[in-house]
Amino acid sequence: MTFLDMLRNAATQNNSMLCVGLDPEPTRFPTGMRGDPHKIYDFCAAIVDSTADVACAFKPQIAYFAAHGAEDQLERLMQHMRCNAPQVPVILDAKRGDIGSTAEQYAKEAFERYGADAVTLSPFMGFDSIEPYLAYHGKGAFLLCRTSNPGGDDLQNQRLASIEGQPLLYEHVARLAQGPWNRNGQLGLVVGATYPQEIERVRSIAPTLPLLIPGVGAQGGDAVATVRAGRRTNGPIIVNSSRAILYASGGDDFAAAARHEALRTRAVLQAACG
Ligand SMILES: O=C(O)c1cc(=O)[nH]c(=O)n1[C@@H]1O[C@H](COP(=O)(O)O)[C@@H](O)[C@H]1O
Repeated sequence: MTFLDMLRNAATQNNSMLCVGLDPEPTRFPTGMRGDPHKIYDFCAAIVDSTADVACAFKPQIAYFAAHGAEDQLERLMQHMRCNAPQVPVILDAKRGDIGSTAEQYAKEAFERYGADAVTLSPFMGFDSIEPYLAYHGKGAFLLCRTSNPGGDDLQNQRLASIEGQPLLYEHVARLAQGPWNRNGQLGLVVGATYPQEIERVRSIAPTLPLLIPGVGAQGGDAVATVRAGRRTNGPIIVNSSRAILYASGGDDFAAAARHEALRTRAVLQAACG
């Protein structure tokens, strides 16, 4: 099954636009696990089990594993998600971007080593840095377009005077992803919930691409404005929240609290559709 099929099925089955982000930070783990990087798998597996029927996707952020030399725990977590939440696609948040020969290795890492269904990529180095991921037919690739952080302005809002219509850089990325770069229909875009007006602009340029939208929860993005700006009948959105769900409680009830926060966020997103 392709990433898009999985996404559609999970969104329907779990009635959800919510992506649960897996950004495990041991210093924020509950008391019995706190500070112990060997507990990364246990912590994340408990979150997966408590939210598998609430999420339309999971998004592990690779840096939170690699920083602790915990890639083996990420491999185990990927297998755990395959077995315990097989209906929910996994977007590996790796934000890779390198020359083609190196990108081939990164693609192999994401799709063969970890078995991810989709990956996040930086488009900064151009199409040949994206192409190796598209060789994995059916897998998804989300290009950073208008990111949620304040510094996203620095480059993404620059005007490209040499291109007809003088688009902003993020608008040009959206146009490429909706058009010539999307050879096999695998591309999506990352746009931040902290900039709903830009989500709307991206949606007008890329009406059918799936949008991965982080920034609700800990970053304070407006969930309702996000849904209204981004969701279209043939243009799905995947709204990510990580810390607000993972660390909803610092106690032994962390998994139950995460579920509660995931249910609450899912409800807010659903209500915005009305
Ligand atoms: O690609 C991403 O996922 C991403 C893009 C972006 O523009 N902003 C952004 O916050 N992210 C990621 O989304 C997650 C947001 O986490 P919270 O702010 O805790 O919900 C982190 O894993 C970020 O690395």
